[in-house]
Amino acid sequence: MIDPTGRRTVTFANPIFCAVDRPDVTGAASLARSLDGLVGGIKLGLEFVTANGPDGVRKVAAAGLPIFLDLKFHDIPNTVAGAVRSSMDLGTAMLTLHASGGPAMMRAAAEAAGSAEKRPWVLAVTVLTSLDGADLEATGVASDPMAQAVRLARLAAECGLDGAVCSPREIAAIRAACGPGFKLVVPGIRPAGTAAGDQKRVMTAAEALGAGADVLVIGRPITEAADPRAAAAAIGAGIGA
Ligand SMILES: O=c1ccn([C@@H]2O[C@H](COP(=O)(O)O)[C@@H](O)[C@H]2O)c(=O)[nH]1
Repeated sequence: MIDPTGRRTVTFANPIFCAVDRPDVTGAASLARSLDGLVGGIKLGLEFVTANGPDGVRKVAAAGLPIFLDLKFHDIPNTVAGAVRSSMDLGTAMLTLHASGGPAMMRAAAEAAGSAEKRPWVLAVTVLTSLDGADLEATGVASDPMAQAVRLARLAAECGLDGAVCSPREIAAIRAACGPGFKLVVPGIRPAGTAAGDQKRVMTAAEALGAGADVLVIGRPITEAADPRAAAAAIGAGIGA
């Protein structure tokens, strides 16, 4: 299905994508199978793909859930376009690159991924959820996380990307700047009263969904729970999923 902005509409069974950040393919595939019915998909990132490569991604995908390939490409346009082309074979639902790679890189990635009606969501990571204003300042960025995330999301939309990865705090502002069809995929989700760990800009799943997130990326609150299925079910129950 195509939405009014010309982007592919994907309806996931559940907005929660579990971030499976571990190096072993057997454990990752087993976790993916056990979460079927409780989450809408599985996010695989640098730790898993560096250890297991594309074959590892296919093995986890065999569990039947949509896959979000979160490799956050950041390089010159030609190299990122090649990485996007290489990832197309995997049939994933979403992939990421850093918006700070700039407009030429984002345009090259969008073009390499093919038509917006058919490709996976090509998403721009705005400001990592592990960063705060002091971190941005330390890297020479004068804007605060909110202003910088909105600026990068707007640039991503102008470059033809399908959406952005942002913290829950910026959802409303990016939605207002980029419109209803621009997909917002949101990590930095923590159940109330639980440890944020290395995340600095967090909210609960219900707050993020209420603010307008399309997809919630949740890792450790599920994967490090004594019973990951029960943890996923509890978070899902909190958002009516
Ligand atoms: O800004 C970002 C972009 C991506 N992530 C990824 O999301 C998950 C979050 O895991 P938790 O264990 O729930 O903190 C993780 O895989 C990150 O690589 C992000 O956190 N922030």
